[in-house]
Amino acid sequence: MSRSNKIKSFLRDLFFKPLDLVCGPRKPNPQEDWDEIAAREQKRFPFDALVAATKDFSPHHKLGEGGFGPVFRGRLEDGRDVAVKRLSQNSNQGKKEFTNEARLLARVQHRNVVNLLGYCAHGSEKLLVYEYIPNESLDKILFRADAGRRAELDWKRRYDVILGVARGLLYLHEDSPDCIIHRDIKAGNVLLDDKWVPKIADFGMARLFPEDQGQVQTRVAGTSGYMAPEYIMHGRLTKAADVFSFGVLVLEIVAGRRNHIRSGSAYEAPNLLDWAYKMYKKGKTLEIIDPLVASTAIPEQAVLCIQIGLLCTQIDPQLRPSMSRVVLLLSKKPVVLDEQITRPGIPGRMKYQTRHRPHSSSSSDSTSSTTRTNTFGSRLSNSIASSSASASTHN
Ligand SMILES: Nc1ncnc2c1ncn2[C@@H]1O[C@H](COP(=O)(O)OP(=O)(O)OP(=O)(O)O)[C@@H](O)[C@H]1O
Repeated sequence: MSRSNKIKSFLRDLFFKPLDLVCGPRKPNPQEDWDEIAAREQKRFPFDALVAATKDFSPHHKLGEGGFGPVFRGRLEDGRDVAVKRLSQNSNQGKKEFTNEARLLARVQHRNVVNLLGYCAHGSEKLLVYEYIPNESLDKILFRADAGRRAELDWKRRYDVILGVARGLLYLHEDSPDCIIHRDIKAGNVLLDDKWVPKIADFGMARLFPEDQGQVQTRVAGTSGYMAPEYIMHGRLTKAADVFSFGVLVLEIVAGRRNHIRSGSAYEAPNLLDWAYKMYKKGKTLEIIDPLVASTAIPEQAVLCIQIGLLCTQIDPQLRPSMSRVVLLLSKKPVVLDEQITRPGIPGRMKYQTRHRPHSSSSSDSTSSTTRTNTFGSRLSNSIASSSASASTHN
């Protein structure tokens, strides 16, 4: 090893050691080149193989289009079905997030997290290759499909989806080689496989989280309706912000409706969290359940999920449970909930500039993206003022 490489290696050890002790053996270097990651992880795909797999990125193979650019379905020579994300050429913002996704997913492997098979860098082309997840995203089925398709997502499947996402998130927070905060947990970022197993996807905005720090101060990014109030107000990012988004997702899955705030429209749907909390306080918790699955729902499970959704969305981040507590609650039977449930936070809403979308997008999410300036509706401030009111747990 040359002298300068020795110095580099010494400095790397010196700076990354503390994080290694807590989170795992190595912290990826933010400056690391795309191709170096691919080579190190032995996950390089030849461009030609991806051209052949997607029939030259044929429009017939296009699955959709996100903030990075189009995603294509393909079949590799060895028979594996893949989804190929192709970074659009004209997005600077996208490039950073794309590399972020590649870097963070490189060593992540869990049944409930979408599996990154590899990368391809070819001239100015950058592509990510994932396992293909055939059953669409959760939001398409839950909010956009017809009643028949929505009912296919019966109670058992919904419960398993909630448990699966909880396990995936627990893995990211506690068990993955690097501690990761996803920052954009939402129904649109949960893909379902042919056995309805949920896979957390879209790591473009995810952040490494040094465990020895209580929080990370960061530029606010995420999706309206899912973002924790303290995060959107102060940019204070902790695992509790993911827990808040998870709680919103749980209530959406149980209720079969979006926690959607239509900013600026004459009609504002009642906020799902407020409504769920009110029903819970009135002892009418079961009325929250999506009528399409009410007949198949196991009442104790449904009540537990609603309680967990409300616990996770409490306005005080300190009162939200950790993902390990959530997984324990969901896995244990019968369960006794010791925690008191307090008033939910109003999920952040913000004015935003969408992440660069080169063509029209297939995503119907109301928001989904980064570079935004935040504004707070008076409802947010009011709710914080009245947040000290707490309620005792009951069914
Ligand atoms: N591994 C995969 N298997 C099957 N379909 C996928 C896979 N990854 C993405 N898709 C589909 O490709 C489309 C685009 O996904 P992508 O993650 O790029 O963007 P998005 O989540 O729709 O939007 P945004 O990037 O703004 O969050 C979506 O319809 C998604 O369901």
